Amino acid sequence: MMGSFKTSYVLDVYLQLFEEYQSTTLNLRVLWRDNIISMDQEHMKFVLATGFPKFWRGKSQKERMELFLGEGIFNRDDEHRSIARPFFARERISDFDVFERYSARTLGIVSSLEARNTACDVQDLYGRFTLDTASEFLFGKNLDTLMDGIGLSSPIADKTFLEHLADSTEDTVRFQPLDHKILFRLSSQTACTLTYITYFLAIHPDVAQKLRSEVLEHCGPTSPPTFDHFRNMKYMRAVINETLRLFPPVPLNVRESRAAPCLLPPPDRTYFSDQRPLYMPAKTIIMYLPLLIQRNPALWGNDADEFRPERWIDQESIAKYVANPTMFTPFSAGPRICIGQNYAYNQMSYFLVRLLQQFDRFTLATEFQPEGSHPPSEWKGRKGRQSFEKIWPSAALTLYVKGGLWVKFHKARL
Ligand code: HEM
Repeated sequence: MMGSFKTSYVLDVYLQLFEEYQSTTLNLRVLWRDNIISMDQEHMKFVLATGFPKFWRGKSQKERMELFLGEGIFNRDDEHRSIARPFFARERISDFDVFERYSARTLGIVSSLEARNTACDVQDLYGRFTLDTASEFLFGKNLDTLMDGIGLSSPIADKTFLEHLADSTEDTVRFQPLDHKILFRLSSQTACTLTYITYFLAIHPDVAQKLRSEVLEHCGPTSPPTFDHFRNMKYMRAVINETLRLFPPVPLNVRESRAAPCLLPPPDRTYFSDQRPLYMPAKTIIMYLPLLIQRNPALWGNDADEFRPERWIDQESIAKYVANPTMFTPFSAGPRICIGQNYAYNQMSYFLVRLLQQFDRFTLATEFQPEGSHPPSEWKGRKGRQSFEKIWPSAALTLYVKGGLWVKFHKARL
């Protein structure tokens, strides 16, 4: 399994197992320990929402993540949200000055690369954009990662973004008592989504055109967008949601049952197999997989693997989602649902408006992709998105593109 993970399409190893056993929840029993994996929407809903008190992040997960996430909000089970919540009040997240400043810097870098006809690794660039914005928003201090220009136009960066982050965060810890690790989540997931949106705009120029028309219709060619603009920009929201559906930045997650065993409800109807509830042992890890749930044809239809923003506009498909909201959980669900959701939508929409006011075409520059990061040729003959994916999506804590996403931007001629 470990070997196949290295060469397979993201989470495909698990999908193969679910298909082989025709079951959406399985016990892998790795090394003599119960180890449950699930792509079952009903089971995930139970773990996160309806059966919430029966689960927690758990000891083993906490130990594993302690070095990286520390004692912060992402790694705690107690009620810690109240400290962070005021930071995401509506007035704060609708103050777009910060977004404007860093969008302008980011697009300045893009423009200078475009003038030289050079490609840009947008995964790296957006990581800096979201990190600088977030550090100013939360701590009032900019980490200035956009200014040093590391690794932007060269595939051989002298220092990676994460190394830089590691250098900078020690300082951040000192100057504010608020959970500084929030920065990682806040920036990396928004950056991940913007990266995949740019990927889709590049491979679906018709979507880029349609989105740009909406931007120009509502905001004109130069004016900064407002909160009211976003409310009316239905296609913008559809493009963001469709990207979050196919590439949720948190593609898998883990919970642990508490001291008592419990029953998982009957499985969803993906395989129409056994409809009995399942026994969930005590103190056992369950890994759930939003990426597979959000691409499950039994929930989303036969075009589940296709990027089709219209599914967020068609009344019929919306009705399906409204009746069953946990089929789409990029921000999780239940009491520990993401508190930065609206901030993220605002930041992404803001940036995309500013981007599309200036640029109208995006092309993948796969020749810049480092060796070993092109999608393997054997994916071509397989089922699902891997047969046509142009990049190599990979999952660590969050989803990313192996080797970065190399793109050339093309200025719109007004
Ligand atoms: C597209 C962007 C984002 C996505 C997809 C996302 C997704 C998620 C997910 C899946 C969780 C649940 C994690 C778990 O329970 O283990 C979460 C939690 C959280 N998110 Fe986000 N997030 C995004 C952006 C943000 C931003 C911008 C912020 C802050 C401004 C933020 C702050 C938080 C916090 C504080 C939690 C922890 C809530 C708790 O455990 O009670 N997120 N997010």
